[in-house]
Amino acid sequence: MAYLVNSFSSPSLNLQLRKDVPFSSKTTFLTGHLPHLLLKSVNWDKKHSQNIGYKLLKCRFAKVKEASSSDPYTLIKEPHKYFDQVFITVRSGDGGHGAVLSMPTQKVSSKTQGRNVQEKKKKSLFKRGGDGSLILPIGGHGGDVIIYADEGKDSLLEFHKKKRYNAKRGGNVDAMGVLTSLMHDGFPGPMMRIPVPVGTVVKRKKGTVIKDLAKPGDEVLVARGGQGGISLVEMPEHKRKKLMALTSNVMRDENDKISLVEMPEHKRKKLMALTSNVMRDENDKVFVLGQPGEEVSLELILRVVADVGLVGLPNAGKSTLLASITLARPDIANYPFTTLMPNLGRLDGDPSLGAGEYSSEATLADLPGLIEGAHLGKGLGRNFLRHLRRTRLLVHVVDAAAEDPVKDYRTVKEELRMYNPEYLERPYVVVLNKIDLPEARDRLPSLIEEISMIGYNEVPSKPARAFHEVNQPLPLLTEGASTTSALLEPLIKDKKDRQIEEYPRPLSVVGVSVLKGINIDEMLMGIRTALRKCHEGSDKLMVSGTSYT
Ligand SMILES: Nc1nc2c(ncn2[C@@H]2O[C@H](COP(=O)(O)OP(=O)(O)OP(=O)(O)O)[C@@H](O)[C@H]2O)c(=O)[nH]1
Repeated sequence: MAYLVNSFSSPSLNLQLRKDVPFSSKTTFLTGHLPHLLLKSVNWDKKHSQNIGYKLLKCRFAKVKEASSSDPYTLIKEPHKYFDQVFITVRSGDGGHGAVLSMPTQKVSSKTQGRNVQEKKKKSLFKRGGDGSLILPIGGHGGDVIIYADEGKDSLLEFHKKKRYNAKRGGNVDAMGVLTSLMHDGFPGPMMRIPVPVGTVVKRKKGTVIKDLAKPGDEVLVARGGQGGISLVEMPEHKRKKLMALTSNVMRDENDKISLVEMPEHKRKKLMALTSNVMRDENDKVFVLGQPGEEVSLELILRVVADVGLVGLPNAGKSTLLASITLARPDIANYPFTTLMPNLGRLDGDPSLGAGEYSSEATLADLPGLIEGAHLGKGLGRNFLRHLRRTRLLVHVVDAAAEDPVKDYRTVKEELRMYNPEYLERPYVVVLNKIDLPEARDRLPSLIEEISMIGYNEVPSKPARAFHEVNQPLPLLTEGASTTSALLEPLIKDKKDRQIEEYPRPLSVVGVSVLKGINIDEMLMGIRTALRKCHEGSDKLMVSGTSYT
């Protein structure tokens, strides 16, 4: 596949593309490599393509608007990033219609007369309720719309293609004309069930949360189907008047002074029941029509449900790490933002812990790389930062072969702090990756030492650095600040005002090469130890195994 980019600096780009390359693959390439550019418009230059065997693609790119105000906290809107958030519209089904029926005794056209004789015979077979009233058929209930959490789904991408979901309407009372006992209700519209990934939050558009579908099988009714219409009995004017007059004169109880006509109980009941279904005027027909279904605009937001969140700059090796310790097979490539969706992997329990011991099974989420300004929406950041919300443990993956790994580590911490300072209070371990490369291997001891020192030492627990690289006790935050009050000072300060140093240190720091399989066991031990620690303190931190904040 050949891409010749003539100009990258001008706002209009010319891309020469081989004819046999489908266009969609290019858009992927563009979003993957140039996340800060948006494809504005595309024109195929047919004239050129005839001669050179290439298609000349003229693309106009527009730089994503930087925050228009000088306020650095203004969010930058980059629409192509909303893979994990989507707006959809659902509509429940309308109710089916009832019918206007006539009693069999009524005179009907000669065509139906023969049939009517039989109906007359069946008169006594009319469906009746306990009080003797006629049971008339009703229209079918419109289909409800339900959204449910399905373990088989892992993204909201399909909702970007299909944004409208209509449930079927209820069936009409499939009958006209004369009332018979054979008539039945309209069929109910089938319920529409929409599967979404576990961890999807269903909200009203720009409104309140309807339900957080955090567990498999969780479901919520988002639009109720319309009621089916009722059926009415139609009668000729003179008969109706007679009936109404009769019923108004029927004796109702002992004290009814104005009663004129005396009737046996069963006859009176029958008569009263009948009149309630008798059509009185044109407006009665309104009840015959089924009720319309509801139309609702919804926002679906996917929040990954994982025990462990892998964070780090693009290219640090998060996806490779996930693939090395779980069965997940995320895309791995040597360019930033290979990961556009959070990938999930399952870490098996450690058999050495024994059956009765804490199980170290956990779900790991590889989150797309953070960059500086991610909390404002730069890169792929802001949307993905919220995926950390449900994790219990963070694993910082740092490329130890990068130019300045400590700066990279600080950048990620700073982004987390700016987005939600509580993320820095969450237990975490640091994985210094790529130690198979000489530049990483040589500086590993000093890197471990330096990173271990960033942050304050949790009180009263000892620093939990489980790995062989870290043999010495962690120094205190400030030299000489050995009193408890000095240690507690960061906890007293407002979270927003605290610096990275004023949040807890890592539980462990380990050097690994996830690609070459160096020190993987030590890393796993550190993650499991940290998970166990989270588990021990989970009574106050975790609710039902998923929620942290
Ligand atoms: N030498 C070496 N290369 C590694 C190691 N781990 C990962 N890589 C390479 O680093 C590159 C990036 O790896 P990824 O796993 O895609 O990095 P990522 O952090 O998931 O990147 P994003 O998806 O952009 O967030 C790939 O070319 C990997 O092969 C390692 O231990 N040693």
